Amino acid sequence: MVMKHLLSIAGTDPSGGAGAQADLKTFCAHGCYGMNVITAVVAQNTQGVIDYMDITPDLIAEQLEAVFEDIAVDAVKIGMVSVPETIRVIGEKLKQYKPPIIVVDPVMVATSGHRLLAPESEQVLKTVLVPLADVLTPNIPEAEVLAGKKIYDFSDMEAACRAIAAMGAKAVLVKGGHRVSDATDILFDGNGFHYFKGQHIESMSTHGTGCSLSSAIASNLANGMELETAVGKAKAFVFEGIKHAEPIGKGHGPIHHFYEMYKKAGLL
Ligand SMILES: Nc1ncnc2c1ncn2[C@@H]1O[C@H](COP(=O)(O)OP(=O)(O)OP(=O)(O)O)[C@@H](O)[C@H]1O
Ligand SMILES: Cc1ncc(COP(=O)(O)O)c(N)n1
Repeated sequence: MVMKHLLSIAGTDPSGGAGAQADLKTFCAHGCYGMNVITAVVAQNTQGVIDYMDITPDLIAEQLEAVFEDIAVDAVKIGMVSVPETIRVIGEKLKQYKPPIIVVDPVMVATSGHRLLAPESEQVLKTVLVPLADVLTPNIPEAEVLAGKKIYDFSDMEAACRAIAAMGAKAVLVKGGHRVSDATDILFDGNGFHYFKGQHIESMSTHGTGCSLSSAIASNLANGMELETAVGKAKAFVFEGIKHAEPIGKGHGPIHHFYEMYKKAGLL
C-alpha cells in the first residue's frame, strides 16, 4: 500500500498528549506520513494550559503553502484554530488547494477547562470551517454550542447532528466521551444515523482523545475505508489507547498512541 500523506492543522502540546503531537503520533500509528501546520504554540501539560500564542495569519498561510506546493496531501485534520483570522486563512487556503478529505475537530475548551477557541470565533467556525468538513467531530459541549441547544440524551445528540449537518458538514460525529453512563458516539452521514456504542472507562489517560480520534478517522479515510468503518476503527483505536495507556504526568495523561502499530506487529 502506498503511504498516505496526512496534514494536521492544530495547536501544540509540548507534553505530547494532545494537539499537533497527538495527531502526528496517530498518523504514524496508522502507517501514514504525518505533517504539521501550527496555528498556536500552547504551553500545556497533563495538568492544564498555562499560556498560548497564536501564530500570525501570514505565517499560517506560508506554512500551508510550503506543504501544499510541495507534497500531495491525501487528508487534512483541523484542530485548535483559536481566533477568527486563523480560521479565515485556513478556509481560504483549503478552498485554493482542495485536499480530498477534511476532518474538522471543533476544539473549544481543553479537558482542563481552558478556552482554546475565542468566543468571537464560534460564528466564524460555523460559517467558514463547518461547510468544508467531510466529517465534523464535536464533543457534547461543542455540539451544544454549534447547534445552540442543550444535549441530555441520544435523541438530542441526533438532533444536534442534523442541525450541524444543515450548516454544511457532510457528516457529523457527536462524541459521547463526556457522557457518564457510557461513551456512545453518534454519526450522521447525511442520510442516517450510526451508533458506536462504547463502555466508559474510568481513567486519567484521556488527554487528547478527541485529537487522536479525528486524526485516526482522517488516516482511515485516506487509507480507503468507508466512513462507518473509518469511524468504528478510530473509536476502537482510542478505546484501546485509553486501556493500554501508561500513567504519564501528574494530571490527565495521554492515551497509548502506538496501539495500532503494536497490534499489527502482534505485540498486543
Ligand atoms: N473515558 C472514556 N472511556 C471510553 N471512551 C472514551 C472516554 N473518553 C473519551 N472516549 C472516547 O474518545 C473519543 C473522544 O471523545 P471525547 O468526547 O472525549 O472528545 P473530546 O472531548 O473532543 O476529546 P479531548 O479530550 O481531546 O478534548 C470518543 O470516541 C469517546 O467516545
Ligand atoms: C493544542 C490542543 N488542541 C486540542 C486540545 C484538546 O485536548 P484535551 O481536551 O484533551 O485537552 C488541547 N488540549 N490542546
